[in-house]
Order: sequence, then structure tokens, then C-alpha cells
Amino acid sequence: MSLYYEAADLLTAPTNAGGSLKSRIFSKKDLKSQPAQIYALAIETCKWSTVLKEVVEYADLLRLERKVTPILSILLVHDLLLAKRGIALPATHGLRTSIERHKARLQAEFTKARIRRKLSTVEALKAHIESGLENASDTSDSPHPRWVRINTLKTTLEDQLDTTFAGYEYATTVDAVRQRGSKRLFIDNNIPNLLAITPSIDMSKSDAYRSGDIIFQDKASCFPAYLLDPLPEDGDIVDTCSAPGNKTTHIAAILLAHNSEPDECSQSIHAFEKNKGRAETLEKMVNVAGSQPWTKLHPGQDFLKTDPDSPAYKNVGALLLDPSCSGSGIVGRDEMPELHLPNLKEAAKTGSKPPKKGGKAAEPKDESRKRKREDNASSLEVMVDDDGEVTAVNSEEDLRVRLEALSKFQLELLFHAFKFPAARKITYSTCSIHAEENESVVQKALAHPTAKERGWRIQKRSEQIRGMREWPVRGLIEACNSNDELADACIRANKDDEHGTMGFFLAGFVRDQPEAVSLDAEFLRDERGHLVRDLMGIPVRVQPQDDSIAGSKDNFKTLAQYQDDGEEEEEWAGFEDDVKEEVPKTKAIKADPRSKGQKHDTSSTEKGNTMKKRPQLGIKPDKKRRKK
Ligand SMILES: C[S@@+](CC[C@H](N)C(=O)[O-])C[C@H]1O[C@@H](n2cnc3c(N)ncnc32)[C@H](O)[C@@H]1O
Repeated sequence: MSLYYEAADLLTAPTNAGGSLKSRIFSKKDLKSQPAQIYALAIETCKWSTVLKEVVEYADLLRLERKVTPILSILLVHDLLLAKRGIALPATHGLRTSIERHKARLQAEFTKARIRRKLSTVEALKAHIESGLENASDTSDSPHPRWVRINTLKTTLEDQLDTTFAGYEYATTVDAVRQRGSKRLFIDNNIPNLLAITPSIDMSKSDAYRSGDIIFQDKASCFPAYLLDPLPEDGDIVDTCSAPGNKTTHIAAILLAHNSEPDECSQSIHAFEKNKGRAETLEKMVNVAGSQPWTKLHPGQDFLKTDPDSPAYKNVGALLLDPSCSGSGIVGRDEMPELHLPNLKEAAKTGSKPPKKGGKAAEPKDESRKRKREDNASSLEVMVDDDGEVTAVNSEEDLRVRLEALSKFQLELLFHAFKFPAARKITYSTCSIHAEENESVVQKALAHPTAKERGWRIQKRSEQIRGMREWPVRGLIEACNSNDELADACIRANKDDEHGTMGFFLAGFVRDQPEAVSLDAEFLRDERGHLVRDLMGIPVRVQPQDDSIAGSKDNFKTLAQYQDDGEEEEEWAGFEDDVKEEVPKTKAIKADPRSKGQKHDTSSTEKGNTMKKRPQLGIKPDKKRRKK
């Protein structure tokens, strides 16, 4: 019984009591229930409170059950509808029976709440709540700026500045937009098409947000797709862990920015999402953002179970890995959560009074509670990872064990990504501040035989796209065993510094040749795949710089291309008339199993050139994309 009363007390403590929910729970010495249990119930109920409020109000529960206070009603209804074991009270307990006798009605209202949100399953509703979309109207006074990505699949930066953001004052620093009461915007210097706006302005009801013209996405969360920078020659892209889809839709926007005509973009994004409920959210986001023509969804599919050698992935040249992590970089985790309580109006009319025990006589009316944030540096007690999983972490050892489990999974994901035969770019990111999930994973991955065999290496800072090269916050040198170059290659973002981002980590992996390009690729082949041999019967090497040799490159393919066509190398069967001593005029046709008949300039496949050839995103707004 104490669980619900204790959770109710902690959630309804005066806002000036200070401290985060975590610190309030774990600093209380006289609790009868397990602190982690109270925390899990309280945090989950807050997350669900907009839905629970509706359910309680529409079921008229407060009028029918006068002993139940608003806060107790949503805690109990939460467990009735969402906890595996239901309400944690004896079956005959008065509080439990007062809720359970309305079970059918409450469940019906819960279903209606889901349908009102146009979600087809409870799983999808859960994913919707986890994604934070339900509280998009949060108007908290947090000084963290609101980052807004302009979705260039649907609109342009210029158009948005002229319409949605008309009347905003332009700030020259991100700091200036944080000022409460202002109406300012800052155009980001690192990421194209990204703005920071004053956080107290609620954009969630704007047409631009509803139509997918703008997407709320923290600056640091925009780093991975921008660093990956999928170019036409990169072929297909895999987003290994996609929901809710911020990075998937960002990849699509960049892909299209590199193509002058959207119709000509033959590249696809394979978006994997293991959790079916989250996959529904992903699908919604992809549709709203208008990236569906280029996105192949793999709902409910575990990326680790894909076969990298499957023909379906033979053109995959780039992968984005943004796996589940501790979520320790997420801003606002330590604050008091927002709580929506059911309206007391009806109950008040009929004269009902909340009981003294466990409840507060003066419950707030139909409004959200906002609490001030207090520094909570010492609380390690509970970890809520970015999938919403709550883990009790009462000691350094607990934390170590949790981080070890997470990093094992993260490494496994990287090893799997390394196996895609045509891949030559990978980004690895987390919203964790812990080196165990970041620099340590990178080092272990690089040291692993799979990485070495397949030629994967870290993408150096000097090789990174401009905005990332110029970003000042880099990896932790001490976590990189004093390897300056590696630390400099790693990208970090801090959650409490002047840049106004969440805590984040990112590293790029590259290899100069896809695996399929073996030494054999250096030898010429005719159109049937046979090695071209000289008079002595020795295979003719490709002479990349020799322009004097006549011949058409179209007559020749490399081994990798023939393997790609499903043809096998044959024994030499003599000269072919039409290819006798002919060698291509151009440099070697580098095996590029990624090209899908799209315009392909072989010279631009060389890594060193890609940065120079890249369009200057962000300097000019992209032109309007045709909506399919
Ligand atoms: C950090 S979130 C991804 C956020 C997403 N990239 C974005 O920016 O919107 C991690 C996601 O990976 C999913 N996931 C975890 N393991 C997976 C796996 N083995 N295969 C596919 N998805 C996985 C989780 O369900 C979760 O939705």
C-alpha cells in the first residue's frame, strides 16, 4: 500500500522543495517501499500522465470514487492498464477494488485515447509515449534551446525563415536564444538547415511542425547523418537502429540534397527497427517527413540478424549506427518530470474531498506541474536508458555491469556493420556521456580482427565534412589511451556547455576500398569476365595513369563486378578477337558493386575527392523537393 502513497507524496511535494525526482526519492531515508520501484512507478506515470488524465476524466472516476485523489487515480490506473502484474495491492484492498470495479470502462477509455492518437496497437502507443511526442507541447523554462531541423525534403530554410519564423529576431550566438520571453532564432554554423529557437516558444501546434516541414532534433543528434554524408556513389544506406526516425529522415534529406532531381535518386535507405511499436512511430515519422520514397522500412527486424552478404544489401555503401545506450547525455533526465493530473472540477461540484492520507488537499487543476531543476551530480541510483528501460543502479558496480552489457551489444552491432561487403563508411553514435560506450567501443572495434581484415579505420578529423571538422568538442584523450589522433577523430557534445546541445558521442569509420575490390581488380577482364592476357599469357594489369592506351572502358570489368553479376572466373581460353591487347583508355574501373545504373563518375569514388565535390549545403537553401 505504501508504494502508491509514497509515490503520490513524492510527486506532489511542493515545487520549491527542490531536487530532481531521483534525488528526492533516493535521499529519503524513511521510505517503506523500494526506492527503485517508487521511481519506476512515478516516472512511468508521469510519462503516461496525459493519456491517464484523459482516461480518468472520461471514465468519470474521480466523481464515482471519492476517496481516490487525482494523483492516486493516475498511479493506480497506470498499474491497472500498463503494469504486467496490475495494481500491487492485495485483491481486497479498498484502493484496488475502487479502481478495478471500473476496469471495463477504464480499458475502453484507454482504447479510445489510443484511437484518438491514430495508433493501431498498444505497442504503438507505448512507442509514441517513449518517443516523447506526447509531451511535445512542453513549455518548460529550461534554458536548453529548442533545436529545429528544416526538412529540406519538403521545404527550404529560406521559405521557413520567411513564413514560420517571420518576426523572429536573429541571434548571433546560441546563448542569446535561451533568454526567457525572447523570440529569437540562431542559424547554426555547423549543421546545414538547423536553427535554435527560444525554448519557451511552443512550435508543436504550428503548421510547419504538423506537416513535417520542421523537425525537432537536437543539434548533436544531427551530427551522425551529416558526418555520414551519403553521396550518390555510396549506393544504399543502412540505418541500423532507426526509431523514432530523426536520423533516418535526415539521411534522406541529405541524399536528396546531393541529387539534382529527386526522381533520379535510385538510392534506398534500409531502416531497421527491432521493436514493433517503435517501428510504427518510425513509419509515421518517415511519412510525415516525406522520406518514404527512399526508405525501405524493416519493422520489427533485428539488424544483427541480417545477412550482410544478401543480394539485397550488395549496394550498401554506408551505415549509420545509433544503438540503444544509457541515455546519460539526454537533457532533462534529471529534472522533475511533467505531470498531468485529472481535472477535479466534476468531483468538486459533487462535494467530494480527497482524503488526507497520501494526497494533497489542494491538487492543481488542469495544468502541468513544472519543477525547478537542481543539480544532481551525485545521483547514480537509477538509469533510464534511451529506450525507456529503468535500471536500478545503486553502486559503481551496478553502473559498471550495465555499461558493460550495453557496450557489448554496441560492439556487436559495429562488428556486424563491418561485414557489409560494399560498405566504406560507418558512423557510430550514442547519447551517452560514458567513455565505456564511446571511445572504448571505438578502440575495441578498431582492434578487432574483423576490422583489420576488412580494412576499417577511424575517419580522421581532417577527413571529416567541414562542420564536423570545425566542431571543437572532441573525444576524451584519457579514454583514448593518450592517442591524440584518435581523440581528435572522435566527436563529442556536452550537455551543459555553451553550445546548447545534449551529451553525445560520434565517430566515423572508413575504409579506402570496399572488400570486394581484391588484388584481382587490378587485372583487366573482357566483357565475359575473362582475364585479358598478353602474348606470354600473363594477365594484363590495369594501368591507371596510362592515357595512351586505346580502348573503351565499357569493354572491361573487374572481378568484383563479375562476382556481382554472379559469373565465375574461368580458365584462360585464348584471346578473344574483339579484345585482343586492348586495355581501357581510362583508369581502372574500380569495382563498385554499389552503382545501380545511376550516373557514376568513377573518379569521384576516391575518398580524397569527395569533400571537395560536395555541394555547399547550408550556404544556399536546397531547392524545393517534389512531393511524391
Ligand atoms: C537510440 S534509439 C535510435 C534513435 C534513432 N536513430 C533516431 O535518431 O531517431 C535505438 C533504437 O534501436 C532499436 N534497436 C535496438 N537494438 C536493435 C537491433 N538489434 N536491431 C534493430 N533495432 C534495434 C531500439 O528499439 C531503439 O528504437
